[in-house]
Amino acid sequence: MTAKRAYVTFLAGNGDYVKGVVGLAKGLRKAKSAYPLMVAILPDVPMEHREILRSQGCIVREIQPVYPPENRTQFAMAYYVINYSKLRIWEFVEYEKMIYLDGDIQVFDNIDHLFDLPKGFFYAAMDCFCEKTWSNSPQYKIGYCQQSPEKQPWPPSMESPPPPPYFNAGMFVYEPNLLTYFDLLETLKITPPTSFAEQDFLNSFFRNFYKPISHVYNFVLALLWRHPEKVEIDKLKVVHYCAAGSKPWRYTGKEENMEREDIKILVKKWWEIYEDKSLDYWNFSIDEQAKLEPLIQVLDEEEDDNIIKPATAPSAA
Ligand SMILES: O=c1ccn([C@@H]2O[C@H](COP(=O)(O)OP(=O)(O)O)[C@@H](O)[C@H]2O)c(=O)[nH]1
Ligand SMILES: OC[C@H]1O[C@H](O[C@@H]2[C@@H](O)[C@H](O)[C@@H](O)[C@H](O)[C@@H]2O)[C@H](O)[C@@H](O)[C@H]1O
Ligand SMILES: [Mn+2]
Repeated sequence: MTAKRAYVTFLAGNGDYVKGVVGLAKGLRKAKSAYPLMVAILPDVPMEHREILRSQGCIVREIQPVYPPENRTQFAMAYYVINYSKLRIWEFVEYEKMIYLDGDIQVFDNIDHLFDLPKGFFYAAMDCFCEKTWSNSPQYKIGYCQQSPEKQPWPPSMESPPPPPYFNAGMFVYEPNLLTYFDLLETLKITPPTSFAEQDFLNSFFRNFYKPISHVYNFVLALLWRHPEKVEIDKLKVVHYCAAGSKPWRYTGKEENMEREDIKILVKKWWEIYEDKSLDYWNFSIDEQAKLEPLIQVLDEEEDDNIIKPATAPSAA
């Protein structure tokens, strides 16, 4: 039985993130991914949005919210509290391996090969600590970032060692598993929430299984201005529009760094896919069928006469 694989994203609320998910579905189609996109939705996603996603070929699966223990933590963004619901994707055990992608991510190149990474590990790209969203962290106060530790080494005088590699939770390759799922939920109950919510929690939970993969698989936009020496924009396979003001579907260009030419190019690339009607599921499948027609005819002509097509097979005796 071939192992089942799928991409999965998360959608909450009745706002405009649904546009991000439609763009992602079309981007995966354009990249000729062989696997479907599942959308794990909270109950507050309206029926109209669910229909839009189904019409774009998505598998829509309702999940129940997951809340962190009672806390007075100030999340880096207040809405991060809903992101703990992402933990539900570990219960999709009909799939052997899944790749999670935030709804504000676009896939510009085929990344299906990531499904073949060795089992038993958690793969994700490293985050960047240089944005002010990290201003409460010790690494930000020191000016240390794992992306370029040589720029500002971790001072030996610090009691604690430098933080271990820390991933951005907007994209990761993982294996759904019920034991892991229950362990996640039980561990969450005794884990005080911190500013990056489920991202911090997942980094802690998978710290012994995490294997960094290249940032081309989850390009956090801040690298453009924080670590430009590491960036080759035409090599990026997956772009994560997480910088403040960079969500393409609500881009105004007014926020800090948003007037940059490279940002404008990446936002335009997102819109080109989002507005490409040939990538809409109902058009794409017809076009694909049209392309397949001649091939099917050739196959028919070449077909070995001994093969009995099911349609003409003698009815079972
Ligand atoms: O109102 C919201 C906020 C977030 N999300 C989902 O939660 C993910 C994580 O939030 P976001 O990407 O905004 O966090 P960031 O990566 O910008 O920190 C989004 O990509 C969406 O998939 C959503 O569906 N509705
Ligand atoms: O709920 C916590 C979120 O934390 C992460 O976003 C952050 C992180 O990337 C920082 O490094 C950036 O500075 C910041 O802009 C950005 O929002 C994930 O992208 C998102 O999926 C989700 O896990
Ligand atoms: Mn995101």
